[in-house]
Amino acid sequence: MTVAQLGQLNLDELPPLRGSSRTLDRFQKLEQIGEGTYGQVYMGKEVMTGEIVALKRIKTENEKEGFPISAIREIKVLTRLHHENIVKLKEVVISQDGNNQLAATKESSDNNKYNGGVYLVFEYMDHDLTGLSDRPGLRFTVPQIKCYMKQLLTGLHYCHANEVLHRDIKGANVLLNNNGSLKLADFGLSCSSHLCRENFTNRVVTLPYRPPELLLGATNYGPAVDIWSAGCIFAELLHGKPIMSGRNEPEQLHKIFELCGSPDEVNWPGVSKIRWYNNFKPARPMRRRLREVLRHFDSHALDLLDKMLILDPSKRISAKDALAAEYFQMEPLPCDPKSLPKYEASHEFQTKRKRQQQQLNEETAKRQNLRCPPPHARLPPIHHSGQVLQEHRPERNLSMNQLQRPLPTLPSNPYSEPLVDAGLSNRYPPSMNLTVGYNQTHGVQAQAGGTSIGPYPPHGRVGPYAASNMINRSTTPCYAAGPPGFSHRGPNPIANIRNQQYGWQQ
Ligand SMILES: Nc1ncnc2c1ncn2[C@@H]1O[C@H](COP(=O)(O)OP(=O)(O)OP(=O)(O)O)[C@@H](O)[C@H]1O
Repeated sequence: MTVAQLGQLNLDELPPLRGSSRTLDRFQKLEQIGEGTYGQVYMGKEVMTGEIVALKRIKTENEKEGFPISAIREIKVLTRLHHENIVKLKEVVISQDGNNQLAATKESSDNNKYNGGVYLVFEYMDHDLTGLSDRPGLRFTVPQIKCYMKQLLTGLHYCHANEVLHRDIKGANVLLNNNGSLKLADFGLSCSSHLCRENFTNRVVTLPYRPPELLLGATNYGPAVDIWSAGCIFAELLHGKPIMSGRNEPEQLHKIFELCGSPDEVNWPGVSKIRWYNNFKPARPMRRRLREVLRHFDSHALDLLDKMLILDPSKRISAKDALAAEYFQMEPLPCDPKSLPKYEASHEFQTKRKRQQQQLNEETAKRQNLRCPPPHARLPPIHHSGQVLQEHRPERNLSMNQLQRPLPTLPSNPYSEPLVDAGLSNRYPPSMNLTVGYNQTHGVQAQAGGTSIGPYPPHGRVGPYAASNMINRSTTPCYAAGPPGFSHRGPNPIANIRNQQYGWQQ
Protein backbone atom coordinates (compact mmCIF):
# COMPACT_ATOMS: atom_id res chain seq x y z
CA MET A 1 0.00 0.00 0.00
CA THR A 2 1.53 3.34 -0.92
CA VAL A 3 1.81 5.96 1.74
CA ALA A 4 1.94 9.52 0.51
CA GLN A 5 5.04 11.59 0.97
CA LEU A 6 4.74 15.23 1.79
CA GLY A 7 4.24 17.26 -1.34
CA GLN A 8 3.62 14.14 -3.38
CA LEU A 9 0.84 15.74 -5.39
CA ASN A 10 1.75 17.02 -8.76
CA LEU A 11 -0.41 20.07 -8.96
CA ASP A 12 0.49 20.67 -12.57
CA GLU A 13 -0.94 17.32 -13.52
CA LEU A 14 -3.79 17.56 -15.95
CA PRO A 15 -7.11 16.69 -14.40
CA PRO A 16 -8.59 13.38 -15.48
CA LEU A 17 -11.65 15.14 -16.83
CA ARG A 18 -12.26 14.96 -20.50
CA GLY A 19 -13.80 18.36 -20.73
CA SER A 20 -17.44 18.85 -21.43
CA SER A 21 -17.44 17.12 -24.78
CA ARG A 22 -18.95 13.89 -23.46
CA THR A 23 -22.60 13.80 -22.66
CA LEU A 24 -24.76 11.72 -20.43
CA ASP A 25 -26.36 9.71 -23.20
CA ARG A 26 -23.22 7.63 -23.32
CA PHE A 27 -24.36 6.08 -20.06
CA GLN A 28 -27.21 3.82 -19.19
CA LYS A 29 -28.73 4.31 -15.79
CA LEU A 30 -29.17 1.02 -13.95
CA GLU A 31 -30.45 1.86 -10.47
CA GLN A 32 -30.31 4.49 -7.79
CA ILE A 33 -27.71 3.69 -5.15
CA GLY A 34 -27.45 6.92 -3.21
CA GLU A 35 -29.34 10.00 -2.23
CA GLY A 36 -27.19 12.77 -0.92
CA THR A 37 -27.73 16.35 0.03
CA TYR A 38 -26.58 17.46 -3.36
CA GLY A 39 -28.20 14.94 -5.64
CA GLN A 40 -28.83 11.32 -6.44
CA VAL A 41 -26.20 8.71 -7.16
CA TYR A 42 -26.91 6.02 -9.75
CA MET A 43 -25.19 2.88 -10.81
CA GLY A 44 -24.61 3.29 -14.53
CA LYS A 45 -23.05 1.55 -17.49
CA GLU A 46 -21.02 3.13 -20.22
CA VAL A 47 -22.81 1.96 -23.32
CA MET A 48 -19.70 1.64 -25.53
CA THR A 49 -17.44 -0.18 -23.11
CA GLY A 50 -19.91 -1.82 -20.74
CA GLU A 51 -17.96 -0.39 -17.81
CA ILE A 52 -19.97 0.00 -14.63
CA VAL A 53 -19.69 3.47 -13.06
CA ALA A 54 -21.37 5.60 -10.42
CA LEU A 55 -23.14 8.72 -11.71
CA LYS A 56 -23.62 11.48 -9.19
CA ARG A 57 -26.17 13.97 -10.35
CA ILE A 58 -25.48 17.50 -9.20
CA LYS A 59 -28.72 19.15 -8.18
CA THR A 60 -28.78 22.64 -9.56
CA GLU A 61 -32.48 23.37 -9.49
CA ASN A 62 -32.48 24.51 -5.85
CA GLU A 63 -29.30 26.51 -6.16
CA LYS A 64 -29.85 30.24 -6.12
CA GLU A 65 -26.27 30.89 -6.97
CA GLY A 66 -25.79 28.54 -9.88
CA PHE A 67 -23.54 25.53 -9.69
CA PRO A 68 -23.23 24.27 -6.10
CA ILE A 69 -20.03 25.12 -4.34
CA SER A 70 -19.79 21.61 -2.89
CA ALA A 71 -19.61 20.14 -6.38
CA ILE A 72 -16.97 22.63 -7.45
CA ARG A 73 -14.99 21.74 -4.35
CA GLU A 74 -15.36 18.01 -4.94
CA ILE A 75 -14.25 18.29 -8.56
CA LYS A 76 -11.35 20.53 -7.68
CA VAL A 77 -10.04 18.33 -4.89
CA LEU A 78 -10.57 15.03 -6.68
CA THR A 79 -8.74 16.19 -9.78
CA ARG A 80 -5.72 16.69 -7.51
CA LEU A 81 -5.95 13.53 -5.43
CA HIS A 82 -4.94 10.26 -7.03
CA HIS A 83 -4.59 7.38 -4.66
CA GLU A 84 -5.83 3.82 -4.35
CA ASN A 85 -7.77 4.75 -1.21
CA ILE A 86 -9.51 7.77 -2.73
CA VAL A 87 -12.45 7.27 -5.05
CA LYS A 88 -11.56 8.05 -8.63
CA LEU A 89 -13.44 10.82 -10.40
CA LYS A 90 -13.33 9.70 -14.01
CA GLU A 91 -15.00 12.59 -15.72
CA VAL A 92 -17.75 15.17 -15.61
CA VAL A 93 -20.54 14.89 -18.16
CA ILE A 94 -23.41 17.14 -19.02
CA SER A 95 -26.79 16.49 -20.50
CA GLN A 96 -27.42 18.03 -23.87
CA ASP A 97 -30.81 19.37 -22.98
CA GLY A 98 -33.02 19.53 -19.96
CA ASN A 99 -35.48 16.95 -21.23
CA ASN A 100 -32.87 14.46 -22.19
CA GLN A 101 -33.49 10.88 -21.23
CA LEU A 102 -30.76 8.54 -20.24
CA ALA A 103 -30.18 5.80 -22.76
CA ALA A 104 -32.30 2.66 -22.46
CA THR A 105 -32.85 1.87 -18.84
CA LYS A 106 -34.12 -0.89 -16.66
CA GLU A 107 -36.34 1.21 -14.45
CA SER A 108 -39.69 2.78 -15.01
CA SER A 109 -39.77 5.71 -17.35
CA ASP A 110 -40.45 8.13 -14.49
CA ASN A 111 -37.19 7.27 -12.86
CA ASN A 112 -35.34 7.70 -16.08
CA LYS A 113 -36.29 11.29 -16.66
CA TYR A 114 -33.24 13.42 -16.63
CA ASN A 115 -33.86 16.91 -15.45
CA GLY A 116 -30.77 18.38 -16.96
CA GLY A 117 -27.57 19.31 -15.24
CA VAL A 118 -24.19 17.89 -14.58
CA TYR A 119 -23.12 14.40 -13.55
CA LEU A 120 -19.87 13.36 -11.91
CA VAL A 121 -18.75 9.98 -13.19
CA PHE A 122 -16.93 7.90 -10.56
CA GLU A 123 -15.47 4.45 -10.53
CA TYR A 124 -18.18 2.19 -9.15
CA MET A 125 -17.85 0.79 -5.63
CA ASP A 126 -20.04 -2.11 -4.54
CA HIS A 127 -20.74 -0.90 -1.00
CA ASP A 128 -20.46 1.87 1.49
CA LEU A 129 -19.42 0.93 5.01
CA THR A 130 -22.77 1.84 6.57
CA GLY A 131 -24.70 -0.16 4.01
CA LEU A 132 -22.40 -3.15 4.34
CA SER A 133 -22.36 -3.18 8.15
CA ASP A 134 -26.16 -3.04 8.12
CA ARG A 135 -26.38 -6.38 6.36
CA PRO A 136 -28.20 -8.82 8.61
CA GLY A 137 -25.84 -11.27 10.21
CA LEU A 138 -22.69 -9.57 9.03
CA ARG A 139 -19.92 -9.30 11.56
CA PHE A 140 -16.43 -8.23 10.56
CA THR A 141 -13.53 -10.32 11.82
CA VAL A 142 -10.50 -8.72 13.49
CA PRO A 143 -8.27 -9.14 10.38
CA GLN A 144 -11.02 -7.56 8.28
CA ILE A 145 -11.40 -4.60 10.64
CA LYS A 146 -7.63 -4.14 10.61
CA CYS A 147 -7.59 -4.30 6.83
CA TYR A 148 -10.33 -1.68 6.48
CA MET A 149 -8.86 0.60 9.16
CA LYS A 150 -5.44 0.42 7.56
CA GLN A 151 -6.86 1.49 4.22
CA LEU A 152 -8.99 4.21 5.80
CA LEU A 153 -5.98 5.65 7.62
CA THR A 154 -3.80 5.35 4.51
CA GLY A 155 -6.35 7.34 2.50
CA LEU A 156 -6.56 9.93 5.26
CA HIS A 157 -2.80 10.17 5.56
CA TYR A 158 -2.61 10.81 1.84
CA CYS A 159 -5.20 13.60 2.12
CA HIS A 160 -3.53 15.18 5.13
CA ALA A 161 -0.05 14.95 3.68
CA ASN A 162 -1.42 16.86 0.74
CA GLU A 163 -3.14 19.46 2.86
CA VAL A 164 -6.68 18.29 2.26
CA LEU A 165 -9.12 17.90 5.12
CA HIS A 166 -12.04 15.65 4.26
CA ARG A 167 -14.35 17.04 6.96
CA ASP A 168 -17.13 14.52 6.47
CA ILE A 169 -15.69 11.13 7.32
CA LYS A 170 -18.55 8.74 8.11
CA GLY A 171 -19.56 5.22 7.15
CA ALA A 172 -21.64 6.31 4.15
CA ASN A 173 -18.63 8.12 2.69
CA VAL A 174 -16.30 5.14 3.05
CA LEU A 175 -16.74 3.02 -0.06
CA LEU A 176 -15.74 -0.61 -0.46
CA ASN A 177 -15.60 -2.90 -3.44
CA ASN A 178 -15.60 -6.64 -3.84
CA ASN A 179 -11.84 -6.61 -4.42
CA GLY A 180 -11.48 -5.59 -0.80
CA SER A 181 -10.47 -1.99 -1.58
CA LEU A 182 -11.64 0.85 0.61
CA LYS A 183 -11.86 4.37 -0.80
CA LEU A 184 -12.81 7.70 0.70
CA ALA A 185 -15.60 9.47 -1.14
CA ASP A 186 -17.70 12.63 -0.98
CA PHE A 187 -15.20 15.45 -0.91
CA GLY A 188 -18.00 18.02 -1.09
CA LEU A 189 -17.07 19.41 2.31
CA SER A 190 -13.35 18.97 1.96
CA CYS A 191 -11.03 21.85 2.33
CA SER A 192 -7.71 22.43 0.80
CA SER A 193 -5.17 24.70 2.36
CA HIS A 194 -4.65 26.10 -1.12
CA LEU A 195 -8.15 27.48 -0.93
CA CYS A 196 -8.49 28.37 2.71
CA ARG A 197 -6.05 28.39 5.56
CA GLU A 198 -7.74 29.44 8.71
CA ASN A 199 -11.00 30.50 10.23
CA PHE A 200 -12.76 27.50 8.81
CA THR A 201 -16.41 26.91 9.48
CA ASN A 202 -17.12 24.60 12.40
CA ARG A 203 -20.41 23.38 10.88
CA VAL A 204 -18.83 20.42 9.22
CA VAL A 205 -18.72 16.67 9.86
CA THR A 206 -21.93 14.70 10.42
CA LEU A 207 -22.94 14.92 14.07
CA PRO A 208 -22.02 11.47 15.50
CA TYR A 209 -18.56 11.82 13.95
CA ARG A 210 -17.99 15.48 14.82
CA PRO A 211 -15.01 16.15 17.10
CA PRO A 212 -15.22 18.15 20.32
CA GLU A 213 -13.20 21.10 19.01
CA LEU A 214 -15.81 21.73 16.29
CA LEU A 215 -18.69 21.26 18.70
CA LEU A 216 -17.05 23.78 21.02
CA GLY A 217 -16.84 26.27 18.19
CA ALA A 218 -13.23 26.13 17.03
CA THR A 219 -12.65 27.75 13.68
CA ASN A 220 -8.97 27.00 13.46
CA TYR A 221 -8.50 23.28 13.20
CA GLY A 222 -6.64 20.68 11.26
CA PRO A 223 -6.41 17.02 10.20
CA ALA A 224 -7.22 15.90 13.74
CA VAL A 225 -10.92 16.46 12.92
CA ASP A 226 -10.79 13.60 10.42
CA ILE A 227 -8.91 11.40 12.89
CA TRP A 228 -11.70 11.82 15.45
CA SER A 229 -14.26 10.76 12.83
CA ALA A 230 -12.08 7.81 11.82
CA GLY A 231 -11.86 6.87 15.52
CA CYS A 232 -15.67 6.85 15.69
CA ILE A 233 -15.78 4.54 12.67
CA PHE A 234 -13.14 2.30 14.25
CA ALA A 235 -15.15 2.06 17.47
CA GLU A 236 -18.29 1.38 15.45
CA LEU A 237 -16.59 -1.50 13.62
CA LEU A 238 -15.43 -2.99 16.90
CA HIS A 239 -18.57 -2.30 18.87
CA GLY A 240 -21.14 -3.13 16.21
CA LYS A 241 -22.96 0.17 16.38
CA PRO A 242 -22.14 3.86 16.79
CA ILE A 243 -20.69 4.64 20.20
CA MET A 244 -21.79 8.26 20.48
CA SER A 245 -24.87 9.51 18.65
CA GLY A 246 -26.42 12.64 20.01
CA ARG A 247 -29.58 14.08 18.51
CA ASN A 248 -28.19 17.58 18.56
CA GLU A 249 -24.93 19.34 19.28
CA PRO A 250 -25.30 19.74 23.06
CA GLU A 251 -26.28 16.12 23.44
CA GLN A 252 -23.41 15.03 21.21
CA LEU A 253 -20.96 16.96 23.38
CA HIS A 254 -22.43 15.42 26.47
CA LYS A 255 -21.99 11.93 25.05
CA ILE A 256 -18.38 12.74 24.24
CA PHE A 257 -17.79 14.01 27.77
CA GLU A 258 -19.37 10.89 29.23
CA LEU A 259 -16.98 8.66 27.35
CA CYS A 260 -13.86 10.79 26.97
CA GLY A 261 -14.14 13.01 30.03
CA SER A 262 -14.81 16.70 30.11
CA PRO A 263 -12.17 19.09 28.83
CA ASP A 264 -10.29 21.48 31.08
CA GLU A 265 -7.07 23.46 30.98
CA VAL A 266 -5.16 20.44 32.31
CA ASN A 267 -6.13 17.85 29.72
CA TRP A 268 -6.57 20.38 26.90
CA PRO A 269 -4.54 23.56 27.37
CA GLY A 270 -6.27 26.47 25.69
CA VAL A 271 -9.73 24.86 25.64
CA SER A 272 -11.22 27.53 27.87
CA LYS A 273 -10.53 30.10 25.17
CA ILE A 274 -12.52 28.27 22.54
CA ARG A 275 -15.60 30.25 21.71
CA TRP A 276 -18.37 28.16 23.25
CA TYR A 277 -16.42 26.37 25.97
CA ASN A 278 -18.07 28.24 28.80
CA ASN A 279 -21.49 27.46 27.43
CA PHE A 280 -20.89 23.76 27.44
CA LYS A 281 -18.48 23.29 30.32
CA PRO A 282 -20.01 20.76 32.72
CA ALA A 283 -20.54 22.11 36.23
CA ARG A 284 -18.64 19.12 37.53
CA PRO A 285 -15.69 17.48 35.83
CA MET A 286 -16.43 14.15 34.20
CA ARG A 287 -13.68 11.59 34.12
CA ARG A 288 -12.53 9.71 31.05
CA ARG A 289 -14.16 6.28 30.96
CA LEU A 290 -13.30 5.11 27.48
CA ARG A 291 -11.02 2.25 28.53
CA GLU A 292 -13.48 1.14 31.15
CA VAL A 293 -16.58 1.25 28.98
CA LEU A 294 -14.93 -0.38 25.98
CA ARG A 295 -12.85 -2.84 27.99
CA HIS A 296 -14.24 -5.70 25.91
CA PHE A 297 -12.12 -4.48 22.98
CA ASP A 298 -8.80 -6.08 22.26
CA SER A 299 -6.09 -4.19 24.19
CA HIS A 300 -4.16 -3.04 21.11
CA ALA A 301 -7.35 -1.84 19.47
CA LEU A 302 -8.21 0.02 22.66
CA ASP A 303 -4.75 1.62 22.79
CA LEU A 304 -5.16 2.95 19.28
CA LEU A 305 -8.75 4.08 19.79
CA ASP A 306 -7.72 5.83 22.99
CA LYS A 307 -5.25 7.91 20.96
CA MET A 308 -7.72 8.67 18.18
CA LEU A 309 -10.42 9.86 20.56
CA ILE A 310 -8.33 12.28 22.60
CA LEU A 311 -10.17 15.48 23.38
CA ASP A 312 -7.24 17.81 22.72
CA PRO A 313 -6.75 17.78 18.94
CA SER A 314 -3.08 18.64 19.28
CA LYS A 315 -2.53 15.38 21.19
CA ARG A 316 -4.66 13.24 18.91
CA ILE A 317 -2.65 10.70 16.96
CA SER A 318 -1.96 11.47 13.28
CA ALA A 319 -2.98 9.09 10.51
CA LYS A 320 0.69 8.35 9.87
CA ASP A 321 1.39 7.41 13.49
CA ALA A 322 -1.83 5.43 13.70
CA LEU A 323 -0.67 3.33 10.76
CA ALA A 324 2.47 2.48 12.74
CA ALA A 325 0.44 1.43 15.80
CA GLU A 326 1.08 -1.98 17.35
CA TYR A 327 -2.49 -2.88 16.54
CA PHE A 328 -1.57 -3.36 12.90
CA GLN A 329 1.65 -5.29 13.67
CA MET A 330 0.18 -7.82 16.11
CA GLU A 331 -1.47 -11.14 15.31
CA PRO A 332 -3.97 -11.54 13.84
CA LEU A 333 -2.54 -9.35 11.08
CA PRO A 334 -4.75 -7.34 8.74
CA CYS A 335 -6.01 -9.64 6.03
CA ASP A 336 -5.13 -9.24 2.39
CA PRO A 337 -7.87 -7.05 0.84
CA LYS A 338 -8.24 -9.58 -1.96
CA SER A 339 -9.14 -12.27 0.54
CA LEU A 340 -12.12 -10.30 1.85
CA PRO A 341 -15.48 -11.91 1.20
CA LYS A 342 -17.57 -10.65 -1.69
CA TYR A 343 -21.03 -9.46 -0.80
CA GLU A 344 -24.06 -8.50 -2.78
CA ALA A 345 -23.96 -4.72 -3.35
CA SER A 346 -25.05 -2.77 -0.29
CA HIS A 347 -25.35 0.98 -0.10
CA GLU A 348 -26.79 2.93 2.81
CA PHE A 349 -29.56 4.29 0.59
CA GLN A 350 -30.78 0.81 -0.30
CA THR A 351 -30.51 -0.69 3.19
CA LYS A 352 -32.35 2.33 4.59
CA ARG A 353 -35.07 1.90 1.98
CA LYS A 354 -35.42 -1.80 2.79
CA ARG A 355 -35.67 -1.02 6.49
CA GLN A 356 -38.32 1.64 5.86
CA GLN A 357 -40.28 -0.78 3.69
CA GLN A 358 -40.03 -3.44 6.39
CA GLN A 359 -41.24 -1.01 9.05
CA LEU A 360 -44.12 0.03 6.82
CA ASN A 361 -45.10 -3.61 6.29
CA GLU A 362 -44.95 -4.27 10.02
CA GLU A 363 -47.08 -1.23 10.79
CA THR A 364 -49.64 -2.21 8.16
CA ALA A 365 -49.77 -5.73 9.57
CA LYS A 366 -50.20 -4.36 13.10
CA ARG A 367 -52.99 -2.06 12.00
CA GLN A 368 -54.75 -4.89 10.22
CA ASN A 369 -54.41 -7.04 13.33
CA LEU A 370 -55.97 -4.29 15.43
CA ARG A 371 -58.88 -3.92 13.07
CA CYS A 372 -59.69 -7.62 12.95
CA PRO A 373 -57.87 -9.40 15.76
CA PRO A 374 -57.57 -13.14 15.39
CA PRO A 375 -60.24 -15.06 17.36
CA HIS A 376 -59.42 -15.38 21.08
CA ALA A 377 -56.42 -13.16 20.59
CA ARG A 378 -56.40 -12.39 24.30
CA LEU A 379 -56.57 -15.95 25.48
CA PRO A 380 -53.32 -17.77 26.17
CA PRO A 381 -52.36 -20.19 23.43
CA ILE A 382 -53.24 -23.83 23.89
CA HIS A 383 -50.15 -26.00 23.99
CA HIS A 384 -50.39 -29.55 22.85
CA SER A 385 -47.88 -31.97 24.17
CA GLY A 386 -44.80 -32.15 22.00
CA GLN A 387 -45.53 -28.78 20.44
CA VAL A 388 -42.64 -26.34 20.34
CA LEU A 389 -43.60 -23.28 22.30
CA GLN A 390 -43.63 -20.10 20.33
CA GLU A 391 -42.02 -17.83 22.87
CA HIS A 392 -42.80 -14.18 22.92
CA ARG A 393 -39.49 -12.70 21.90
CA PRO A 394 -39.60 -9.00 21.17
CA GLU A 395 -36.07 -9.24 19.81
CA ARG A 396 -37.48 -11.11 16.83
CA ASN A 397 -38.02 -7.72 15.31
CA LEU A 398 -34.35 -6.95 15.48
CA SER A 399 -32.04 -7.55 12.58
CA MET A 400 -29.62 -10.44 12.72
CA ASN A 401 -26.93 -7.89 13.16
CA GLN A 402 -28.46 -6.59 16.35
CA LEU A 403 -29.18 -10.08 17.61
CA GLN A 404 -25.61 -11.16 17.19
CA ARG A 405 -24.23 -8.26 19.05
CA PRO A 406 -25.01 -8.22 22.72
CA LEU A 407 -23.54 -4.85 23.46
CA PRO A 408 -22.63 -3.37 26.76
CA THR A 409 -24.48 -0.15 27.29
CA LEU A 410 -22.58 3.07 27.37
CA PRO A 411 -23.00 5.13 30.49
CA SER A 412 -26.05 7.29 30.28
CA ASN A 413 -25.08 9.34 33.25
CA PRO A 414 -22.00 8.37 35.17
CA TYR A 415 -23.12 10.25 38.24
CA SER A 416 -26.60 8.75 38.30
CA GLU A 417 -28.01 12.20 38.60
CA PRO A 418 -30.21 14.20 36.30
CA LEU A 419 -28.32 15.55 33.33
CA VAL A 420 -29.01 19.04 34.56
CA ASP A 421 -26.35 18.42 37.16
CA ALA A 422 -23.77 17.58 34.60
CA GLY A 423 -23.76 21.27 33.94
CA LEU A 424 -25.08 21.18 30.42
CA SER A 425 -28.26 22.91 31.37
CA ASN A 426 -28.71 26.65 31.58
CA ARG A 427 -26.63 27.03 28.51
CA TYR A 428 -29.00 26.81 25.64
CA PRO A 429 -31.10 29.78 24.89
CA PRO A 430 -34.75 29.32 24.33
CA SER A 431 -35.68 29.97 20.76
CA MET A 432 -35.58 26.48 19.32
CA ASN A 433 -37.90 23.82 20.58
CA LEU A 434 -35.91 20.67 20.45
CA THR A 435 -37.13 18.00 22.76
CA VAL A 436 -34.08 16.49 24.32
CA GLY A 437 -33.03 15.01 27.58
CA TYR A 438 -31.60 18.22 28.92
CA ASN A 439 -33.26 20.42 31.39
CA GLN A 440 -33.57 24.00 30.35
CA THR A 441 -33.69 26.76 32.83
CA HIS A 442 -32.08 29.49 30.83
CA GLY A 443 -34.80 31.94 29.94
CA VAL A 444 -37.49 29.31 29.51
CA GLN A 445 -38.86 26.84 31.95
CA ALA A 446 -38.91 23.17 31.23
CA GLN A 447 -42.02 22.32 29.26
CA ALA A 448 -44.35 19.45 29.82
CA GLY A 449 -43.56 16.38 27.81
CA GLY A 450 -39.95 17.29 27.22
CA THR A 451 -37.68 20.16 27.68
CA SER A 452 -37.04 22.98 25.35
CA ILE A 453 -33.58 24.04 24.51
CA GLY A 454 -32.44 27.00 22.59
CA PRO A 455 -30.26 27.32 19.59
CA TYR A 456 -26.76 26.06 19.44
CA PRO A 457 -24.36 28.96 19.20
CA PRO A 458 -24.29 30.62 15.81
CA HIS A 459 -21.76 29.94 13.13
CA GLY A 460 -18.32 30.85 14.27
CA ARG A 461 -17.28 32.06 10.93
CA VAL A 462 -18.79 30.83 7.80
CA GLY A 463 -15.91 29.28 6.02
CA PRO A 464 -14.46 30.23 2.73
CA TYR A 465 -17.41 28.54 1.08
CA ALA A 466 -21.08 29.40 0.93
CA ALA A 467 -22.67 28.93 4.30
CA SER A 468 -25.97 27.50 3.13
CA ASN A 469 -24.33 24.39 1.83
CA MET A 470 -22.43 23.84 5.01
CA ILE A 471 -25.39 24.11 7.26
CA ASN A 472 -27.57 21.79 5.32
CA ARG A 473 -25.04 19.02 5.52
CA SER A 474 -25.50 18.71 9.22
CA THR A 475 -27.97 16.14 10.45
CA THR A 476 -29.31 18.80 12.75
CA PRO A 477 -31.49 21.75 11.91
CA CYS A 478 -30.09 25.17 11.21
CA TYR A 479 -29.85 27.40 14.20
CA ALA A 480 -30.97 30.91 14.58
CA ALA A 481 -29.14 33.75 16.24
CA GLY A 482 -27.10 32.78 19.23
CA PRO A 483 -27.41 33.62 22.84
CA PRO A 484 -25.93 36.62 24.54
CA GLY A 485 -22.34 35.95 25.29
CA PHE A 486 -21.63 34.21 22.00
CA SER A 487 -20.19 37.25 20.40
CA HIS A 488 -16.57 36.45 21.14
CA ARG A 489 -14.84 36.04 17.86
CA GLY A 490 -11.22 35.94 18.83
CA PRO A 491 -8.92 33.48 17.12
CA ASN A 492 -8.89 30.00 18.48
CA PRO A 493 -5.73 29.70 20.47
CA ILE A 494 -5.28 25.94 20.29
CA ALA A 495 -1.75 25.21 19.27
CA ASN A 496 -2.29 22.56 16.69
CA ILE A 497 0.82 20.48 16.68
CA ARG A 498 -0.74 18.21 14.08
CA ASN A 499 -1.19 21.15 11.76
CA GLN A 500 2.47 21.88 12.08
CA GLN A 501 3.34 18.29 11.40
CA TYR A 502 1.51 18.54 8.10
CA GLY A 503 2.76 22.01 7.41
CA TRP A 504 -0.68 23.51 8.06
CA GLN A 505 -1.01 27.15 8.81
CA GLN A 506 -2.20 27.98 12.28
N1 LIG B 1 -18.40 5.84 -6.57
C1 LIG B 1 -19.45 5.32 -5.96
N2 LIG B 1 -19.75 4.02 -6.12
C2 LIG B 1 -20.82 3.48 -5.51
N3 LIG B 1 -21.64 4.15 -4.69
C3 LIG B 1 -21.40 5.45 -4.50
C4 LIG B 1 -20.29 6.10 -5.11
N4 LIG B 1 -20.29 7.39 -4.72
C5 LIG B 1 -21.34 7.53 -3.89
N5 LIG B 1 -22.02 6.37 -3.75
C6 LIG B 1 -23.21 6.11 -2.92
O1 LIG B 1 -24.00 7.28 -2.86
C7 LIG B 1 -24.09 7.76 -1.50
C8 LIG B 1 -24.11 9.27 -1.50
O2 LIG B 1 -22.95 9.75 -2.15
P1 LIG B 1 -22.23 11.09 -1.73
O3 LIG B 1 -21.96 11.06 -0.26
O4 LIG B 1 -21.08 11.31 -2.62
O5 LIG B 1 -23.40 12.13 -2.06
P2 LIG B 1 -23.72 13.48 -1.29
O6 LIG B 1 -24.82 14.14 -2.04
O7 LIG B 1 -22.49 14.26 -1.14
O8 LIG B 1 -24.23 12.85 0.09
P3 LIG B 1 -24.21 13.41 1.58
O9 LIG B 1 -25.42 14.25 1.72
O10 LIG B 1 -24.32 12.16 2.43
O11 LIG B 1 -22.95 14.10 1.79
C9 LIG B 1 -22.90 7.12 -0.78
O12 LIG B 1 -23.16 6.96 0.59
C10 LIG B 1 -22.77 5.79 -1.50
O13 LIG B 1 -23.65 4.83 -0.97
